[in-house]
Amino acid sequence: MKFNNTYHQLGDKFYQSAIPAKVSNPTLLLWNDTLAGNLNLEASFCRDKLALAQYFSGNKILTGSEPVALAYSGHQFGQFNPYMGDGRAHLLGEVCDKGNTQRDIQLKGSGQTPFSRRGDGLCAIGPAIREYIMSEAMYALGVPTSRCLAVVSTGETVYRELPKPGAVVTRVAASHIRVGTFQHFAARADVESLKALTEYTINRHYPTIDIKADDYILELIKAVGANQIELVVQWMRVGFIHGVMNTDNCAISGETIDYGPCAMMGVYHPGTVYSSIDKNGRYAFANQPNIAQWNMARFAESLISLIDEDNEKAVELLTPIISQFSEDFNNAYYAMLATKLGVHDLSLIDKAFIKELLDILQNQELDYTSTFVQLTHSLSDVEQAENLKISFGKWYNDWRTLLQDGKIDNNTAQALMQVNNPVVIPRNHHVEAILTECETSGDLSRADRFLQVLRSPYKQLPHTSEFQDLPEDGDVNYRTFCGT
Ligand SMILES: Nc1ncnc2c1ncn2[C@@H]1O[C@H](COP(=O)(O)OP(=O)(O)OP(=O)(O)O)[C@@H](O)[C@H]1O
Ligand SMILES: [Mg+2]
Repeated sequence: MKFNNTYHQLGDKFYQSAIPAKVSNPTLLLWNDTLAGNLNLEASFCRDKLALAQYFSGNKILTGSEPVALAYSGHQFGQFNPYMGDGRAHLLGEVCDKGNTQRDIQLKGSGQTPFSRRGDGLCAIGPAIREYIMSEAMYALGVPTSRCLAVVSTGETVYRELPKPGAVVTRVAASHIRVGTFQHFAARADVESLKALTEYTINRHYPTIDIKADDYILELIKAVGANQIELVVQWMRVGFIHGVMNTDNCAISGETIDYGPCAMMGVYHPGTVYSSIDKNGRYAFANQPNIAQWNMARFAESLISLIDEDNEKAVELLTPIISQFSEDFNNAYYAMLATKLGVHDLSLIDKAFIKELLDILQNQELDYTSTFVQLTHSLSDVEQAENLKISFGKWYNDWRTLLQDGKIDNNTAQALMQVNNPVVIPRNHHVEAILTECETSGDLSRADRFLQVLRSPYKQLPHTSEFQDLPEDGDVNYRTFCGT
């Protein structure tokens, strides 16, 4: 790996040097060969499992890496916490991938750092494998996301409610700059660092923005907002609930990061929430766009000092950008739902008509993913069409008429639906069963099988049916926990 360490150039207010903890018995559990290839890792290195376990547990440091823990702050469930930062993660540095993009390589669960506060700096096997499986699934689903290169068990015990085997997960991300990174410097009134961070972010993620233009900060806010819209629309296309959309878990690049208490919605209900700590449903399925907008407001706020010396004037310039978010989201969201119904152009279908289908799903307590798969099949399967006519009544006939009137033939509609409606998602009960199996027996064969299926989520492979069944209780009792 050839490390670039460009983040280090921002200076020591941005990070603390930190060496990953030594572990007693590192064993490679999962290795992402395709991603390794994309990061230009040598094949001979990738075959040496013992060496990989040493390097990706943090026991040995790769040549050229200067591990650091990054500084950031954040709003956690709406409350600002100025003292956060990587308390259990070490950024090894950046590596250039095949697409010529710099990717952060970061160990998570790799021991205490100066930001650990009272935390142990560790991660249990379950949450580490969850991060790997979920991010790989999301990547294959076509959702912007960080990915995982490796999971290494450490041989150490991690104490949660019960003692658990420990692990380190290696995350690969466009960067780990968060809304909370900007808030960190804004809260300290450190305008110089804020400016350096802004310029670094533009160079790295939004290079088409002209730093010399007067309105470059406003342009950055618009661009980050547009990426958040795309991100949350894609989450909602596949039924993903992030679970902890705190500003410190909101990546400026527009990728999904932090697969802590995330889950997939089964039965459609806008209020679906699985996280045990989200008592008020702040991060419920259909509240995600509101929160994304709220996070963008916090992002914009953190940049006020760079927009205008006159605060009021800066706020005046920012307000319309943030207000515009809801309308832009709404259009992108319904355009996405239209594609799930085989319609490529939102002008051919009413938003109210789409909403009617969601209401049917909610009232009849139907599974989100399988309903869209059934709709897709019904275009070429008469029996399926008859069944849906019975359950959806007039709405189904109106949909078929709408396709005809829009001159969208069944094959074209079906092809569009097939690439927007996954046949398989990482259903919560399967994820949990696999994590338990990995944790108790150390057997990863089923995790591998699951990953094989999840890597082709729009195709019915021979093993896909093993993972398509719905949870017996409709996930009503399902709860996720922060893996801390
Ligand atoms: N076991 C731990 N030891 C020390 N710090 C921790 C631990 N778990 C979480 N933290 C810190 O608490 C804060 C919130 O944690 P959160 O669960 O959002 O992040 P995370 O899952 O650790 O990491 P990331 O956001 O990078 O995926 C972060 O500052 C994180 O570093
Ligand atoms: Mg986090």
